[in-house]
Amino acid sequence: MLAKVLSQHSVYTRITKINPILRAKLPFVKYCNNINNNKRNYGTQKGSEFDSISLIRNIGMVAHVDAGKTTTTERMLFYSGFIKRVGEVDLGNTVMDYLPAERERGITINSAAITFGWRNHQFNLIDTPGHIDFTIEVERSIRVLDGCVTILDAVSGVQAQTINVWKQAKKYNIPKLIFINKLDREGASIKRNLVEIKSKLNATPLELQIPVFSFDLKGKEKEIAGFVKQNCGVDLNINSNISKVLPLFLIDVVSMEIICFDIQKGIFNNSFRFSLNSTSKDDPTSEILWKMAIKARSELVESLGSMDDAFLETLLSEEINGDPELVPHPEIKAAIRRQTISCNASPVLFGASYRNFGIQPVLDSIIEYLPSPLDTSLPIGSVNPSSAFVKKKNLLKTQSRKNENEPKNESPLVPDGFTSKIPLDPNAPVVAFAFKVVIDPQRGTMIYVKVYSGTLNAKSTLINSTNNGAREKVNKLLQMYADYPEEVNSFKCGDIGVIIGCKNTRTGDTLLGTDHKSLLNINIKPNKNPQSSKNSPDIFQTKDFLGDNAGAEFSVDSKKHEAVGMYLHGINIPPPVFFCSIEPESPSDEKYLKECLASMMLEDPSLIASISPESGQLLLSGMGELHLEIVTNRLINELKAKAFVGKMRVSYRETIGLPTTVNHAFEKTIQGKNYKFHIGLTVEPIQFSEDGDFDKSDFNEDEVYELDNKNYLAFDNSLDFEESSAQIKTQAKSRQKSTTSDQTGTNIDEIKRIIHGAISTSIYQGPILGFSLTGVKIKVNSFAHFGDDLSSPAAIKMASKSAIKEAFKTAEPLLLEPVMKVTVNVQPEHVGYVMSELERGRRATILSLGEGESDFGNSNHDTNSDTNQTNNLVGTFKNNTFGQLNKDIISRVPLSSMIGFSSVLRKLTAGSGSFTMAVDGFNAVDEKSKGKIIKEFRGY
Ligand SMILES: Nc1nc2c(ncn2[C@@H]2O[C@H](COP(=O)(O)OP(=O)(O)OP(=O)(O)O)[C@@H](O)[C@H]2O)c(=O)[nH]1
Repeated sequence: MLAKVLSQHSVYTRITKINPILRAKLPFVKYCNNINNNKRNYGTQKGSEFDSISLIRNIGMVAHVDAGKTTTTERMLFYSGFIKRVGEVDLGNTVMDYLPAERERGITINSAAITFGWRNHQFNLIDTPGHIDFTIEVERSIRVLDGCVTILDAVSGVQAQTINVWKQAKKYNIPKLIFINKLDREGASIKRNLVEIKSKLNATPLELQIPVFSFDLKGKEKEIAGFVKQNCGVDLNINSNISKVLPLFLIDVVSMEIICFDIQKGIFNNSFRFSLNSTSKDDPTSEILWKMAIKARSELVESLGSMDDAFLETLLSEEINGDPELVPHPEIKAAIRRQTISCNASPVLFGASYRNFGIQPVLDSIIEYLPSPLDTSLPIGSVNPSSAFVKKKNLLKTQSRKNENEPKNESPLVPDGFTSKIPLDPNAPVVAFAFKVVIDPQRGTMIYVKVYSGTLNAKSTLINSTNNGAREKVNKLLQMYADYPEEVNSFKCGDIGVIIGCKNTRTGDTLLGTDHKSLLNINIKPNKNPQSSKNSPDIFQTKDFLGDNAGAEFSVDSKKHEAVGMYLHGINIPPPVFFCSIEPESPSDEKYLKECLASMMLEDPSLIASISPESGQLLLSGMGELHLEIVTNRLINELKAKAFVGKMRVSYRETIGLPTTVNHAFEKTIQGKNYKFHIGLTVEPIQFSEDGDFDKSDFNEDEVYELDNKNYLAFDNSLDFEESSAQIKTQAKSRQKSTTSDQTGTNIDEIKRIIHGAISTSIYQGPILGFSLTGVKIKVNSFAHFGDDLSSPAAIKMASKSAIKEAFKTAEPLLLEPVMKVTVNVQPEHVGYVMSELERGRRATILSLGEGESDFGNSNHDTNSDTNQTNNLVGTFKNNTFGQLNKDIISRVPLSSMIGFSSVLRKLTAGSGSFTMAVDGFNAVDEKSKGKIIKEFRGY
């Protein structure tokens, strides 16, 4: 049923195989072949494999909502020759925003990947959403990118979500270009943007261009227009309305060229360059431009000299002697590239995508300054301490130590896993990372991967090292052009593409070639960050929700990571903050609803469906109101699931206030057999510092596992399970026959595994209202067996759950509410109303009132301040916008108070205000509010 509905719906009506007739009809396919031909021409000769990798650019478009990411991408596709006509976000016909919900709302929801060519380079570009509710899309894209283009709206400057995505990129050391877009809008301010790049992003901007406005030309506009026309044939049309707000052209201060854009004609390649240097001597009108360019070049050169030693040496050489005019531009470019790739600085470019202005230099700069996969550091793989390989190594080491009569109480030999360096080599074993899953009705499950090492071939077999070593058959490989796939034979290291055929892979999994063992012999070394290598699987809820009918795709095994070798770290998924109940219209609709939800969860790991332990209701949790609104709309309108959607509610958390130890006695008769255990447990709250860290020294003695939501599970080192050995060993052996799990598993490991599994699910059901727990350390102190039988994992699981329940009950459970950092952007005259609404009506604590720049008398850039006084345009700016710059009100507000804020803000600001919010932590709810919340949820 699900497949049928999916296939009927236009979103999912993907073209199964692009046939030649269809190809001709698609707006872009004419150019697809060229790219692939380009790609395949490189690397066919021996020794040139690395040359072809150096021609790849894996880049992302990231920014605050509406900065112009999709509009810019659309132009990039057009100028690269990939599409024949430019689509517009506002008309709902762009290549990248292909989902109906995206086209309807004019926003990006899904991060779409596309491959196209520019100057013989292969661009794998991902256009990411700017809305914070879809932050997981940014997170998983950034994870596989080598560089990104951060887009700023020239009027709004550095906005809240831009700061968030910048931080995300910084976390993974991703070099960043900055494109200041929308220079055609009144109120655009280059100065303000540059100030904010430094102050809000803490970055060093390198201005590579000067946008030259009509008012910069000291009344010589006509002469300069003639001069441009004579040199490159472009008519600047200085009398048109648009040239009053849009820059006339750009000066490239690196190459000292003028770059013009024929925005009137909108022709295939509308950019024209000519050298300022060659014309400046003959033409007196170009003197102004020359001066502007040299001033900016001096600043650029000075800035580079201060951070790049090699460049400083060139600059101070005898021939150049510090003169910015004399520095050859390849030297400047090389220094910019070095500093960009090492994330010390970010080149800044200017334009107005909507006006087709400034796009080609962005494409050129991606090639010039952003890294190829060869220039980026590869992720470090973690090696599982329980993998057979490491165990063997461990054993050898133990034997050798025993021979040397070393003390018995030695520290564990491989306590924390190992790390292994991944080679960027097309001939090495395959290491690929699954960063996205899409369920396609015709192709099945599409796994988007980045290949870090080796060459991934169609029809090969892979091992999913994150998911218990499951073997995956690669049926097909697809290169994606947004919604359109094209089949290819292989992906080389550095490539991004889609695998068809995987059955047990989800977002965040690592796929290895079958020859992966040799990876463990290279550069293997102890992991410096022990806790992080023990990430517990994050999918228990899926299993819980689907029950035992989950099927292979949802099988949960706490032995995850224990089977084979090396894995890359998964993707961080922020905790959900909103949820709503969803009920099938009738019992017969339940199965289909659950199927739909299961597919949607596979595609979107930030969506969680669970069953309320209190009410038995089906709950849907997500990243925000918009996220859940889009999910439920899709569920009902596109997938035709018949369901009632309940009220949007805040997703609380639970924790404990008091360290508590219990010795829990469990006794139960199951199918005639008596099971009797005593489980000793300590639960204690973990104190986190402001940056989310905590003192890990406590954990040193124990075997520790990181669970979800900042909870930890520890097994006491002296834990003794001898009593259980024989029966559990049998149990463990029989399991090994049917799985590919660790062959050297012991009875102790087996019991720990069962307890681990039980506790991992228990943390999702807090004692107050059944919300997930956070900040709790659970330590298993003892485990004793008295009954007839110890062979039932189900009984051990029940006993563990019952023990944890008892411990939580007495440990002063607390209810935590999410507190958001809210940035409201409003016009100055609305500040008072909005602050009062926040403080009085919504329990907000105001943190700051961001002062917009009030004095922009220096126009859009400060190189030519005296021109402004005589210019009409500046006057227009002053009247309309300079006194009107928006203010940012930054506050902390409990999320429950933010429900419905958007409509109130709309009323208070006549539709001009906007806001963003992100989780800033959780605060304990006082007793009075706790009572209210409990009543609201339980209804009594
Ligand atoms: N005036 C002007 N408007 C622009 C320019 N670039 C984009 N826009 C408009 O800005 C709006 C948002 O553009 P998008 O390209 O969807 O922005 P986005 O960053 O992709 O948005 P999300 O993906 O939803 O975060 C659209 O109405 C565009 O037409 C520009 O250079 N000038």
